Amino acid sequence: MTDVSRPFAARFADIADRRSAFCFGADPSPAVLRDWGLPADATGLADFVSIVLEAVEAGHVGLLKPQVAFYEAFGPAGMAELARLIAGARNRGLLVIADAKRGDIGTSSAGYGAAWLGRGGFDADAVTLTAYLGLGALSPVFDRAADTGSAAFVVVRSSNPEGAALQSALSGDVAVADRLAAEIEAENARLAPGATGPVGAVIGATLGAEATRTVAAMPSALFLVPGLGAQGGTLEDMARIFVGAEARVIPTASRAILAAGPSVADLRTALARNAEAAMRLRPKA
Ligand SMILES: O=c1ccn([C@@H]2O[C@H](COP(=O)(O)O)[C@@H](O)[C@H]2O)c(=O)[nH]1
Repeated sequence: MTDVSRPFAARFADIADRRSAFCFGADPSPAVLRDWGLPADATGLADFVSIVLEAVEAGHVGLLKPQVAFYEAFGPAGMAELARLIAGARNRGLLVIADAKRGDIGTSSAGYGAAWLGRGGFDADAVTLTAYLGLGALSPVFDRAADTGSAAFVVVRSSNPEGAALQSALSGDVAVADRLAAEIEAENARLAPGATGPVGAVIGATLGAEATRTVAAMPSALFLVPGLGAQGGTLEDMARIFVGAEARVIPTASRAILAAGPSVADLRTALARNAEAAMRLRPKA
């Protein structure tokens, strides 16, 4: 079981050095369940979860990121399987990032913090958030993350093509994404002065030079990086975008790994390959 008495950034650095910074995206989409020969219902989802837990048992990867939508789609039974996956992965020493993309006014954000971080809810190590209601409205989740050795990753520049117009639009004289970056820095300075803080950023691996600028504006943040593999992003793209920030990068892929399933041996091979590639990007400890 992972030790939550230390900040998420320290726990991440440990696991990234001991295993890998690579984060396995456990996304049981209807297409994946079909390709794995599993029924598109809660029993198929339960088999998916068991296979994923067996695959990560080998200890190649340090983090797991279930996309909550694919579990929610099966209602209460799906959420029970998500809880089983989170507990099982944490028991095997992985850090779990619940990709839930929550975000609301402050009072409701506090509810999301309690639901996902610390003990008593789904008990993940980190959660993803969107900031359309303003970054300040998410501060109850950031406080909860700081108090529980957890993290919150705010979408700043997403990997999908639809995100760019909104995220690059001007807010005053800066892009919305760059305003978010400045506000994330301010939150980390408040919660963890001089350290890598509990507020991270989601930045896609599919982006161009604008992402490099946004990354450089967040020296206190960890970066969750989707968009590898199925969406076209490569490790070379990552090396370009995250220059100087390599030790704070969490590369993640879902379909590119899950395509190797349902064979546990083949999943482990795919995980080992990606874990090794992520190790090459990470500066030596
Ligand atoms: O900007 C973003 C933010 C989140 N995601 C999520 O990551 C995975 C990507 O799946 P792949 O199969 O590796 O493409 C998925 O859960 C998305 O919801 C993202 O892709 N981009």
